[in-house]
Order: sequence, then C-alpha cells, then structure tokens
Amino acid sequence: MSVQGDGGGNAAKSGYPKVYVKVPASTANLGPGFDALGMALNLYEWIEMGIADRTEIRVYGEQMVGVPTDKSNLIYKVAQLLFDKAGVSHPELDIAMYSDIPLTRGLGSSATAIVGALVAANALIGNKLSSHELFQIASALEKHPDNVGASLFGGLIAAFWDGERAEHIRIVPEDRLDVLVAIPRFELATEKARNVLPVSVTMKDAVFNIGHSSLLVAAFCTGRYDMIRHAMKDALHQPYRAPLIPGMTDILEQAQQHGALGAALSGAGPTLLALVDGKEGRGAELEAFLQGTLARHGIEADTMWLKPCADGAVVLTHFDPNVSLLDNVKGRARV
Ligand SMILES: Nc1ncnc2c1ncn2[C@@H]1O[C@H](COP(=O)(O)OP(=O)(O)OP(=O)(O)O)[C@@H](O)[C@H]1O
Ligand SMILES: N[C@@H](CCO)C(=O)O
Repeated sequence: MSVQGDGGGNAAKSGYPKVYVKVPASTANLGPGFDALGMALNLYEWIEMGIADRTEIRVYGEQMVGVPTDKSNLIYKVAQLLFDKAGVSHPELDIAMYSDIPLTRGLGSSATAIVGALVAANALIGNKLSSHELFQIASALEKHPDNVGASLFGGLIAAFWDGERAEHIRIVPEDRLDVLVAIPRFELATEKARNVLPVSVTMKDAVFNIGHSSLLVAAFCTGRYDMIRHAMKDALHQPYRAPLIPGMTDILEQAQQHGALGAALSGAGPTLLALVDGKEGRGAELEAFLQGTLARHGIEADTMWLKPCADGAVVLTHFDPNVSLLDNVKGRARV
C-alpha cells in the first residue's frame, strides 16, 4: 500500500479519470489576525487522485518523509469524508502527493493537505459540492478558517468560523508586497503551540487585537501599506508562544528597523514572517538580521523569499496521467 520515491506505481481503475490539484501554502494569524487572517503563499503541494481497485498512496519529496502511506493518511481520510458528505462511496483510492511545504513549521501544511484532498475528491465526483461547502468542511476540520481559506481561495483572507459556519472575504495584495520567511530547523506542532495559550484574555487585549486587526485589513484594502507597521501587533498568541521560539521577540520588535513593513509569527510557528515593500530594496539587510538573530539564540533557520499567491487550489488539466506525479511536477513528463 505504500511507496516512497520516484516510482510511478498506479492502481487507478482504467476508465476512471485521475485528477491533479495544486494547492498553495499559507500563513495564518497574520499579525493581529489570530485565527482570522490568512494569506496564500507561492509555495505548493501537488496531489494526484484516482478511484482504484486497491488503495495505494505514494509520497514524493523530502518534505513528505514520515507522512503515512496507508489509510490513516490525512488526504485519504479527508477524501473519504467528502465522499460521505456527497453520498457516494469510493473506499479505494490511488493517491500521490509531492510538496515543497515544510511540515509543522507554521506554513499551513495540514490545511494545504485538507484543502487539496477536498478539491481533488470533489473534482473526481464531478464537483458535487460548492467551494463554499468545501470551506465549511475544511474549517470544521482545521478548527480555524484562516489557513484553509487562504489555500482554498488564494489571496489574503479575512474570515471567521463560529463552530458552525465559516465566512470569508478575499483581498488580493499588491504586487509590490514581498514575504520573507525564516523557517527554523525544528518542528512545532500546532497542537503544542495551542496548548500554551490562555483559555481567556482580558478585555484590554481583545480590544487591542480588534483595533490592530481592523487597521491591518483596512491597510490592505486601501493600499496604505505604510500602516502595516502600526497594525502588525498582537496580544493574543505571540507573547505566549515566544518562549517556544528563541529569538522571536527580538525579531518582532526590531524587524521594522531593518526594512520590514511588519513581522509576525507565521501560523502557530516556528516560522517567522516579515512583510516587505519590494520597492524599498532593503531585503538583504532584513534577511541577515533574521538569520543573525536566530543564530544568536542558537536556532538554525532557512530563509526564503516568497510572494502572496492570488490563486487558491486549482485542478490542473495539463498533467500526463501516464507518468509519475513527480515527473509531472518537475516538468519531466514524457509524451
Ligand atoms: N500531505 C500531507 N499528507 C498527510 N498528512 C499531512 C500532509 N501535510 C501535512 N500533514 C499532517 O499535518 C501535520 C502538520 O500539521 P500542523 O497543524 O501541526 O502544522 P502546519 O499545518 O504545518 O502548521 P500551521 O498550522 O501552524 O500553519 C503533519 O505532521 C502531518 O501529520
Ligand atoms: N490559527 C492557528 C494557526 C495554526 O494552524 C493557530 O495559531 O493555532
């Protein structure tokens, strides 16, 4: 039932179509937008899915090491959930996945997998569910709508999930916005980072975040990127998570002095994210500051320059079903 590597194994039933989906990573909790503001990033996971006689799950790429290749795999389980909701039965699936998104680092890998599985399974059965219905299912699974909304719809998402219903509005950031991420070389599971949060917060902190979050959304809507420096502050999760990420407090306090519009913990961490106006041209200084600060605290990290991704999960029609997903992604598809 499992293969890891370059194999092109395929147990899909002949005559049944395969679908291919490309899903962007995301950063959640953008600044003050805890559980509410997410942004899609141009770092991706690709998923291949087909109906089969027996289940086979293939994972490709170094980011997928350790991901289960049996029916406990998240993508398999989410696909089955979608089939149940749609009233159809396809218990055996042929699935392959390749991802450039590091797991458990705060770049939304679990949301990407959930959204990718929903979009692929839905496409396999003729898109019986609407994207709004997929958003409801994804939000209920992830328990917050910001990562899943960004991966599903793309752009910057302002959203809520009240336990029963999720709603969102998508904003597309301007081209000049660059995103620098520093990805520490250690994992931090969302569950662990959530367990350090308080059960209740003060009215003062709640008001602080409402004001800053409102200003941040307004800044994006109006192109007032100068306001990001005032808006990117949080009192609801970052202070509590700081002890889990040595160097984080210095980065959040000083990134603006090194050319960032603002900085934040990405998702539940440990990745740190800085928003940059590409026109300002101080990227090298900021990158050195992030790396140097983490190194001073004994943290090895990889930096990456990303862009907001305007598109959410998309079904690809140009992949060749006769070659492996890896070859399709790497552009090595044979004719
Ligand atoms: N393609 C995938 N297939 C199966 N499971 C996956 C896949 N991608 C992620 N996962 C699961 O999701 C877990 C990571 O989820 P977690 O919420 O802890 O971190 P994250 O989503 O990367 O970060 P954050 O939610 O803070 O942005 C992995 O350990 C793995 O179990
Ligand atoms: N909003 C979530 C993002 C991680 O999935 C959290 O911070 O716990």
